[in-house]
Amino acid sequence: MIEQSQLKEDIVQAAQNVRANNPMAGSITNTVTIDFVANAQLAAGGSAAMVYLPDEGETLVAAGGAVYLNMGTLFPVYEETIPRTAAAAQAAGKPWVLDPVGIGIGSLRTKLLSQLKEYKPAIVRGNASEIIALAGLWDLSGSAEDLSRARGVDTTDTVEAARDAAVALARFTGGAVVVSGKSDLVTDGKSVVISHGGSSLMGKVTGFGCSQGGVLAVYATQTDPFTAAVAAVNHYNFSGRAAAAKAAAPASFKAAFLDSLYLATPEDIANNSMEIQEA
Ligand SMILES: Nc1ncnc2c1ncn2[C@@H]1O[C@H](COP(=O)(O)OP(=O)(O)OP(=O)(O)O)[C@@H](O)[C@H]1O
Ligand SMILES: Cc1ncsc1CCO
Ligand SMILES: [Mg+2]
Repeated sequence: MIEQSQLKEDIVQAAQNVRANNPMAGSITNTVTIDFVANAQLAAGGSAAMVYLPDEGETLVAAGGAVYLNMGTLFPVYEETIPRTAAAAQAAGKPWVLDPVGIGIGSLRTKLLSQLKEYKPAIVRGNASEIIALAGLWDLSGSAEDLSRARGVDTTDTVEAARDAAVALARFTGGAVVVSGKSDLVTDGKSVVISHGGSSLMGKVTGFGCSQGGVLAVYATQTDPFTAAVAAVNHYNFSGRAAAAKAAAPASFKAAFLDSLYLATPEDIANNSMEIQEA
């Protein structure tokens, strides 16, 4: 289990490096929230590029330090783009982040998510229902029936209910897993960090989860997957809380949140309230 003081030091370093290096993390992500993903990546200190086509996914892997794959709104071309991009990242030894949005909705989504098991994402990020469903689909915990629990893209489970699934996924990938919710859970299969903060208004605007995936990829260009995951999650929780002090309704909250992401210091991010537990 990692020491809190060590983890905080690593987070400060990662956040400083993101701001100093302006790292690029390309995305293949859904059309609902694509603008929010790119703007959150920029506000956090990174650089964004969004593509749809197979060869362009491969090009972004070569050009960037990490890549983000989000299954939110699938198009037929993704049948080629998504596995080719994940394979390119694995072959290049570059981290990639998976958000299995809407897992269980359709057959292409299930087929792609099944295929992606072999390319081992450095970070998996989802809400509790998505993490439980993915661990079931990959035969790591629960059962394949967990897939049919999907209702859409919003969670129907608590973060705590997804703890075993998250730990099992992290032990399988050797990377990190983030379960988002009221408090967020981050694990590398050895430690579990519970990060507090944020605001209930984050559930009233679509794309807070999707954009967190893009920011996770930005951090993953600069440090190991677990440090990257805790840093990005703390950055979100700090900024969500700061934004809620300035805005009380969804649209103004979203704008205040992007400002807070931009203004948060490495120390603000590292000092966000968190607990470390044994996995
Ligand atoms: N009630 C809440 N209190 C505090 N933070 C919250 C709350 N609900 C969501 N969040 C925060 O919002 C962010 C997104 O989490 P959420 O679980 O809503 O993702 P999601 O369902 O995948 O979102 P989307 O699919 O709309 O992108 C995380 O940073 C999480 O901590
Ligand atoms: C609402 C929605 N539908 C497909 S993707 C998406 C964004 C949040 O996951
Ligand atoms: Mg989501």
